[in-house]
Amino acid sequence: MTILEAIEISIGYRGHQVIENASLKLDQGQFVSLIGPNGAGKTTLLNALGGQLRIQTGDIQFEGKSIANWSADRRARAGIGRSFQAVHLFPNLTTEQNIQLAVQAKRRLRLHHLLGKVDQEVTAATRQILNEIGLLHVARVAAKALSHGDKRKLELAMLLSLQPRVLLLDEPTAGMSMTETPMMLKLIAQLKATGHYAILLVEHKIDMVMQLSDRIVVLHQGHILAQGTPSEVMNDQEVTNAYLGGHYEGIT
Ligand SMILES: Nc1ncnc2c1ncn2[C@@H]1O[C@H](COP(=O)(O)OP(=O)(O)OP(=O)(O)O)[C@@H](O)[C@H]1O
Repeated sequence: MTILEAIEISIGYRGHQVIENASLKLDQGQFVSLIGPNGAGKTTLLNALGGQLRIQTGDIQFEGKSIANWSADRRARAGIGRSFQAVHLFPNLTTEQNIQLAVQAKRRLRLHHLLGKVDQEVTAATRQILNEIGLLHVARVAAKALSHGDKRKLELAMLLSLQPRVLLLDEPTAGMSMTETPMMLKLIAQLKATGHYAILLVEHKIDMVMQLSDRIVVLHQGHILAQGTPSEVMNDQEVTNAYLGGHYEGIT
């Protein structure tokens, strides 16, 4: 079942067209990667899905309903979680407090009538997320003192606190060291394995894309050049000619 869909969308910045007539679908529990060279429009497309940018033409549907006019906040509340390349955290709060805030934000919306019980629930939910994401050992450390890899894990933890159904992940391994990257890859593989999330990943690390994806969408100069299973995309002549230079290892 399709959960999130972009239908022939076009997006531009002050008259400069960046995405033209792009369509893509994300099914419940599916893992789709969006790849393409620098400047192809991947982040722009993610912003359009997350509500950070308005589309000019076309439609965006969540569970079959148009959400093109919904704010980013409303989309997040409905279950579309968006991560960013830049890390968005409260630097002086601890790892645990950052997660608590995200959990509280979600609970207040849903459980405002059970305020007396929220504290305990928030604590329990926060501990569970700390454990799941592998951040228990740094629970009491201020976010600003975390390693870059742990900051990105914390960002993901905060996203999960909002109990999303769709995860839009923008280069989760960007800026990570050689030792941190496999940890993030493992974490994302675990999220996929739960089957709870439809995941759209923007990522330059092609081995990671090949390993995780059910489908790959290739964006080239604002157009969708190809989409299909990893092997279909890698054997697509147009992709090979226009983007891959004959070898998928050529993607950077
Ligand atoms: N805020 C903006 N104002 C004007 N132009 C922008 C803005 N953001 C992006 N662009 C332009 O839109 C095009 C697509 O950029 P975008 O960041 O979506 O590409 P990308 O595929 O995500 O690239 P990268 O892999 O480098 O992150 C580029 O030509 C970029 O210069």
